[in-house]
Amino acid sequence: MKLQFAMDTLTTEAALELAAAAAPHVDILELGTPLIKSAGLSAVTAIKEAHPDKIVFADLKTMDAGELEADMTFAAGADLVTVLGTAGDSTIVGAVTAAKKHGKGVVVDLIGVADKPKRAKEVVALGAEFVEMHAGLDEQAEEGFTFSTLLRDGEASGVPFSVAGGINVSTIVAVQQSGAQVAVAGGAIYGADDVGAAAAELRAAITD
Ligand SMILES: O=C(CO)[C@H](O)[C@H](O)COP(=O)(O)O
Repeated sequence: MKLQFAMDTLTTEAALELAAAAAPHVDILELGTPLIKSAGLSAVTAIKEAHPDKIVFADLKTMDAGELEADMTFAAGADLVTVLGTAGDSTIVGAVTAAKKHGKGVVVDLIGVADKPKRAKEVVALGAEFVEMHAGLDEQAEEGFTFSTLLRDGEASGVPFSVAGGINVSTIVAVQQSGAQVAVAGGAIYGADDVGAAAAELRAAITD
C-alpha cells in the first residue's frame, strides 16, 4: 500500500519544508486544496521540481471545467488530480481526456457522495485511475463520525481505492487490511512536532 502525505498548508515555502521532511517515507506528495487556492499552480511546479521522483497529487476537487482544470494542472507538473464524484460524468470524462493527453491520472474524490460504492464503479468505468473514500475535515468533526464506513465502502466498491479521513498510526493498519491501494494522511503528519518521524512511523506500520 502506498502512503500519501496531504500537505494542508497555505504557502509554497511551508509545503516545501513539509515535503523535504516527509519525502523519504512517503510515495505521494499531495498539495491540499487550500494550498492550491492560496499559492496557485506554481506550488505544484515547485513541489515536482523539488521531488521529481515522487508522485505529485494536486487535490483540485474539480466540480466543473474538468478538462481545462486538469490540463493546466498536469502542465504545471502534477501526476494525479482530483475531480469530485458529485460532478457530472462529462466533467470526469473531460479530466480523463486531459490525463490521457499528458500520460497522467485522475482520482475521483467521493467526499459527500451518499452511495460511494456505486459511484466508485461508475467513475472507474469512465476512466478514473482510482477513487478516494474520503471523509473531509468538517465531516470528521461531526458528532457520530465513524471512520469504519469508509473502509466498508472501499471493500464493497470492488475498484482500486484510497482512504482519507484523519488516518493515524492506530488506524492505518485497518486501512491496509481493507484492501486500499493508498492511505492518505494529513494532520497526523503535518500536525506532529517531528514531521519526518511521524511519516516514518506511519510507513513502519504498513507493508509495501
Ligand atoms: O482533502 C482533505 C480535506 O478535504 C485532507 O487533505 C484529507 O482529509 C487528509 O487529511 P487528514 O488526514 O487530516 O484528514
